[in-house]
Amino acid sequence: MTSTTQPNTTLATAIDLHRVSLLYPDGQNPDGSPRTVAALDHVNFSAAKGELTALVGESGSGKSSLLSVIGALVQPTSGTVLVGDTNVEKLDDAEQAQLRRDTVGLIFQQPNLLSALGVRDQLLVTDHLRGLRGKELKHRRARADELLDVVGLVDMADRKIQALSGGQRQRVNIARALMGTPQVLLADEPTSALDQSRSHDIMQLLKTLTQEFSVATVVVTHDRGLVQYADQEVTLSDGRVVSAERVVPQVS
Ligand SMILES: Nc1ncnc2c1ncn2[C@@H]1O[C@H](COP(=O)(O)OP(=O)(O)OP(=O)(O)O)[C@@H](O)[C@H]1O
Repeated sequence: MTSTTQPNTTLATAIDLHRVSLLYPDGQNPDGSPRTVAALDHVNFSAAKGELTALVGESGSGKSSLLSVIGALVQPTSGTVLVGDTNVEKLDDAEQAQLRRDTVGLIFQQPNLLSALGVRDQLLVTDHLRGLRGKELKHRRARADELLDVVGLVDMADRKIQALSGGQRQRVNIARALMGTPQVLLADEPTSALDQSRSHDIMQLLKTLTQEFSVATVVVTHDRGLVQYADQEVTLSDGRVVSAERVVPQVS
């Protein structure tokens, strides 16, 4: 069964994919013709601002590929991809890079932080990459501290990264992804390096930030116990969306 996701229609859609396919070369057929593997096969997917989507599925089902397409890291072979108000396929390389910097926040499995920098500077370095310098950059200190406060780390702003736990590093990673005021937050297994309790803390934080900053957040997870933090659950299998369901909030 192929189904489209149904985000809460009272909220603005921030991600909308229509019949997106992504083919990779996969050697040759016996007759010598090129063979391809469909990482994504006519995927329809949408996500609303202020909502968290859990993306689940077996290994190799296409979860990372879907994040890569939404984040304009990879161009789909066919189909349309809208991120914010932007039709990604119409962008040239420079415009795609700008979309990645300004519209999308990326959170990886292992926080890829720069060990030589302190916590606040991890956030400010993203502004440096956006081209901000001097006074402009100084003004952004307040934004960095505001975000560090939101993720509970403002007291550690001057610490070196080595002095932080895995969970704290992931919080820095999340704060950094929000520096550019993104419309979309993409997280590929953000809790895989954390224990159960810290994984739940990080998911709760992502849920809170999703609402507070009104971003459309998509989180890839293998952990079924973390789906409870999502508004919708989308399951991939062999590059296809096989189910897309609203998540019923748990009564506590
Ligand atoms: N760069 C690539 N070149 C060729 N094939 C690829 C490439 N990236 C992914 N694939 C293939 O596309 C399919 C989907 O891969 P993808 O990494 O998106 O799955 P996944 O669900 O994220 O898996 P996992 O949970 O193991 O990370 C797989 O069959 C994979 O082998």
